Amino acid sequence: MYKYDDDMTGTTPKFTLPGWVACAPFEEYLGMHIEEAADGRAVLSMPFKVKLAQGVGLMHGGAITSLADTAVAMAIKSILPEGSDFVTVDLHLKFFAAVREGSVRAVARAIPKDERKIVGEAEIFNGETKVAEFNAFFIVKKKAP
Ligand SMILES: CC(C)(COP(=O)(O)OP(=O)(O)OC[C@H]1O[C@@H](n2cnc3c(N)ncnc32)[C@H](O)[C@@H]1OP(=O)(O)O)[C@@H](O)C(=O)NCCC(=O)NCCSC(=O)Cc1ccccc1
Repeated sequence: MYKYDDDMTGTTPKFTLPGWVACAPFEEYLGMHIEEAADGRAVLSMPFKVKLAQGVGLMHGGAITSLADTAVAMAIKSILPEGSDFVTVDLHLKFFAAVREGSVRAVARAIPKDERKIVGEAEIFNGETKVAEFNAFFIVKKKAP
């Protein structure tokens, strides 16, 4: 469990990930769970709790987007060397159905384009219902000289 309210001012993280393929503080706070991450594919789940609700009681679109982005990030981690530094630079998500209950599940895959560019795709399900489709572009940061 992270100390969520500790101040993050500065350039050095005030926390340590428990492993290379592990949830970061924000991801853990949202309640994400990594079910699998291997060979460029990852499956993550996130139960609907009150903290994920928007104003009329649906699961917040930002929470769903975060799950999809994180699922792709875990798929990428499964194919990059431990300690690689990469970031999302572009993302797009289509919502097909509202989430009112249950748990959402993102099924993601990473498609490397070259040594610094990776395309990510994810489908998000609530039970058997596909609620969203996500695609994104990731860049592996240059190593400091
Ligand atoms: C480092 C870099 C991505 C690139 O800078 P530099 O190294 O100086 O390199 P340069 O600018 O030369 O670009 C290289 C190549 O990339 C291309 N390209 C660049 N941008 C775009 C674009 N938008 N769209 C398309 N392409 C783009 C650019 O055209 C160039 O292509 P070229 O080689 O000419 O064919 C910088 O823009 C940055 O930090 N952005 C903020 C990212 C950030 O904070 N994200 C949020 C936090 S991450 C998160 O939350 C998720 C997560 C969770 C867990 C784990 C992981 C992830």
